[in-house]
Amino acid sequence: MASSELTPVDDAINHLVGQARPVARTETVALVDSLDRVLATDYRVPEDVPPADNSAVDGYAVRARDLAGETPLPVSGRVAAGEAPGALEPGTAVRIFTGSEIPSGADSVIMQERVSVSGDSITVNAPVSEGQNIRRRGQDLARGELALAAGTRIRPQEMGLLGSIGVADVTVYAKLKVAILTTGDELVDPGQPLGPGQIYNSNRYTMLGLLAKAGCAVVLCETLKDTREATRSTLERAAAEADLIITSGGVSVGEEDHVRAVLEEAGGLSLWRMAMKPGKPLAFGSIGDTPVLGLPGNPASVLVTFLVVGMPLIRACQGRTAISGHGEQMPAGFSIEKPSVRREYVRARKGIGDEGPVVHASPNQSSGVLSSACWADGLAVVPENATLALGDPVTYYSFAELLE
Ligand SMILES: Nc1nc2c(c(=O)[nH]1)N[C@H]1C(S)=C(S)[C@@H](COP(=O)(O)OP(=O)(O)OC[C@H]3O[C@@H](n4cnc5c(N)ncnc54)[C@H](O)[C@@H]3O)O[C@H]1N2
Ligand code: MOO
Repeated sequence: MASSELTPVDDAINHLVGQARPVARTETVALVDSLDRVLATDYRVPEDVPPADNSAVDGYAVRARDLAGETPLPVSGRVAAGEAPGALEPGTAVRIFTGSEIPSGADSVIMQERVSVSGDSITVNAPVSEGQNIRRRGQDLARGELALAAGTRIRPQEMGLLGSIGVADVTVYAKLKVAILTTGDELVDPGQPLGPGQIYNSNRYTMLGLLAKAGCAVVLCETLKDTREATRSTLERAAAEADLIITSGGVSVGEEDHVRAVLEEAGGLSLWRMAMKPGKPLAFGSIGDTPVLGLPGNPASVLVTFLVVGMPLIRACQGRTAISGHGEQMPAGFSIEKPSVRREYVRARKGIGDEGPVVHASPNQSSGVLSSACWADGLAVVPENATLALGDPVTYYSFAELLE
């Protein structure tokens, strides 16, 4: 696949995901620590949820057919939530609360607002239909069914669902170990003075932030010297420690661009150059068994290629089954007059125009400009070989969705 042709973005993503091997290590974590981890096993439902029919409201449990006339019903008992109920005596009502188990013999619950209380009796002021206000046993999850499948990333609602089936310890994939290597002799760490020809290393921090959000463990974070030997030896060291190596810079055509060259020499370059803007020179390969994703060095290219191409690879390596989002269709609040063979990912922001929601483009789409990504809340996609007029539909992906 590493030809001089530009690989279409979707083909590149499919290639990377196809090469990915899910992390083989698993571990058990307490439910409380399971947020954002990935389930390594299926979870089935051991008992119905809820385990018994229970009341949806505060009120009175009755037998619907006892309410044919307007006769008051005596209140014969009371069930608080958490108590085991007795049986309902026919011709009576039982005081009941939201979440209380339904006494056997009762088939309906009347909200207390629909009832007049007089002494120890109630008169019902509204029609009652059998089954009303009863939440059925197993209505959320039925015993034996699949609650959550292996490969699911645990969001707050999945944490709650695991809790609802009584799971206290969760089997998850180990965090993906990632090495970050930035390249370039011009790079200086923030906090140091800048000398002539130098710039601050920003990509390292963009990548650290992205990997933290993606739930990865960064096991190595270094800046490479611009030599073939330093690049090779550091890549080899990183390959021994990490499940995935992500580099920035050094993948273009200059003689100082060593990352792609080392991958090629090692026989592991399987993709180079995509029909994507920004991000054309992206490289992918491996050192030994460890995949290496070589992002272009321009700061906005790092962010965009990581989100669009890197995240599907990371999800697959994390053992996740949901690999890509769908975005949403929105009217463009910008136009593109000159078609490009590269699919363009425009730094964009949702807004409200005269006709409703619209997606605006940042005025400066240079791949060296990161401030436009801070202005943006997502990316809008201009397809290959296409122009775009104001109001045309574009697919918009929020940064939140791209990082899910
Ligand atoms: N003759 C050609 N030149 C270039 C081409 C091309 O096709 N032919 N492609 C251009 C495109 S598009 C991109 S993108 C860049 C990618 O080049 P590299 O990935 O080799 O990246 P570098 O040259 O190392 O750096 C590019 C740019 O980014 C700055 N940079 C790099 N690392 C960092 C960092 N950690 N923090 C902040 N800034 C960083 C670096 O100083 C450069 O300005 O190639 C074009 N050239
Ligand atoms: O492909 Mo480069 O990332 O356009 O600037």
